[in-house]
Amino acid sequence: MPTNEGVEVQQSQIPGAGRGLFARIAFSPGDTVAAVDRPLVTELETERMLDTCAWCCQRGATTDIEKRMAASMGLPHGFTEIKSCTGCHRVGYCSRACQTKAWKREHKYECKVISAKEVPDLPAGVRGAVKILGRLKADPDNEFAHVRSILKFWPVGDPNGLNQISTQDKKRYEDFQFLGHAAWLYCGKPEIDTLNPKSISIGVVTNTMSNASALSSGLDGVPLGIGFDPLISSANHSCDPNASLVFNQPRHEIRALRNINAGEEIFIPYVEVTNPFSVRQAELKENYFFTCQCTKCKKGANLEADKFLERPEDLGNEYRKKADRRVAAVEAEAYAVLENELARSDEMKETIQMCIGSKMWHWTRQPVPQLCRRLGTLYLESASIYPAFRVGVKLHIEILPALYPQEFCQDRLLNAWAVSTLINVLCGTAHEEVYKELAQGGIELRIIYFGFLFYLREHTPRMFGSGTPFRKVIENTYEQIMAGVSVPEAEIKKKIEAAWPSLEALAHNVTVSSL
Ligand SMILES: C[S@@+](CC[C@H](N)C(=O)[O-])C[C@H]1O[C@@H](n2cnc3c(N)ncnc32)[C@H](O)[C@@H]1O
Repeated sequence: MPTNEGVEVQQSQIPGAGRGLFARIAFSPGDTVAAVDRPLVTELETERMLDTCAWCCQRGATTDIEKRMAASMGLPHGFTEIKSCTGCHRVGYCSRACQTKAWKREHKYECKVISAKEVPDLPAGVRGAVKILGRLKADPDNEFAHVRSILKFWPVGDPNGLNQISTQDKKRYEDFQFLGHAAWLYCGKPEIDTLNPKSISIGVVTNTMSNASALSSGLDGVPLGIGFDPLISSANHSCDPNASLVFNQPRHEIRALRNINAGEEIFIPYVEVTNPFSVRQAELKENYFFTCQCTKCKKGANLEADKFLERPEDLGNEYRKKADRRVAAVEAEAYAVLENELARSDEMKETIQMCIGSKMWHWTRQPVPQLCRRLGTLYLESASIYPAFRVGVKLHIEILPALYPQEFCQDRLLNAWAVSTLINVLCGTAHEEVYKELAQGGIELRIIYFGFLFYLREHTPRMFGSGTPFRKVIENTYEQIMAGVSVPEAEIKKKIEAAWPSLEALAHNVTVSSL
């Protein structure tokens, strides 16, 4: 059980931002600042309810093909079996131990409610509220403290918060009211001494749904659900964060990204912070209903993330207005494609070509990096392994180091892991041609694979810690691979050093036309 003595909740240093999380002691990069074994509210997305453990959030493969594919890549869901609850058949667990813990703490309050055929799949916030109300009814004296800690959060905790939501987004405001009401009805309109369960239900739904963090698996980035915990969620957002939120299925950890002094406020990113000013502000407003007042946003649209290769502001007045409009149009179109879940790889590619081809974007200006990441995933989904590998290498060598200075940043590790699994596939007999062609250019993929594996082994502990699902997969892979290798590690490292410049050359040669 983590003690969390190194942090405390105090008034934030950002005016109007309410409370924030503060360091009581100094932290170094990679240190765990605060952690909870499992957030107070952890809810799976509806699509994940039958293939993911409702307690520890480990995902299992549902089809044999997916199982075999995941197992061949060493991914845990290739080995995880999810068995559904025999009471409701709506949620599942990976083990008896998880099922027992879930039942004791919360599932006993929702099992009957969700088992009824006429009850549709309820949204995550509603399921969370059903369990909270069940717990509250069973043990009001102890559980009210939990409820109070949820209701303290903005927007419900702030006297003007709800007005602000209803003015900004009436539809979302009404949805929260409706869903909170629904949770209360599904629970059978519980009555609890001196408390008002209906308004508690609305408050819980509103606050969890507007403050929760999105949970995804570190190993394959699959969205799993939402998490909300009063301690972890006390950390405010900054577009220049000094810490990062890590989800170690199901543990939540805040880890330092740089040195943090005692007394300093801890800030984590709620959204992608490498986006330009206007995109960050719009995302925070839309999803979290606030105007970001962090130190980076206070400087306005004047930082690296907002700059173009050829700056419209350098043009003469006569051209500037036109250029500004065109840049805005290209940017809007690029983000629209990025956000379109149905976009295909050719659209993704064309959009990157449009940005870079305009000569105003560089590879490290958003949304190009995010488009590259999506393009890599789309290539992988269509089994275009070599193109996915090339994009992954471009990201690893050129793009991500420019965006995230620390080697141990989640995005860099996740991409390195994805590339290493692609190399593994490329080393198989089905890709002999590619293997040979690359070897002729000095890129011996088996050696490069070790480069990625050693990189991951060296840097994961500072972001994911040891003994975590991500770390375990890397350690297991390392042990299996090294068991079959007779060459000393130091010698492999020398070979990696010799092969790396060719990989860097490949990254630089990935141009828009060769994507
Ligand atoms: C998850 S809560 C954090 C805890 C919150 N400060 C509280 O007192 O309950 C998120 C809310 O904190 C405030 N907040 C967080 N980061 C902020 C920032 N960078 N600028 C302004 N307000 C911020 C917003 O009101 C936001 O809705």
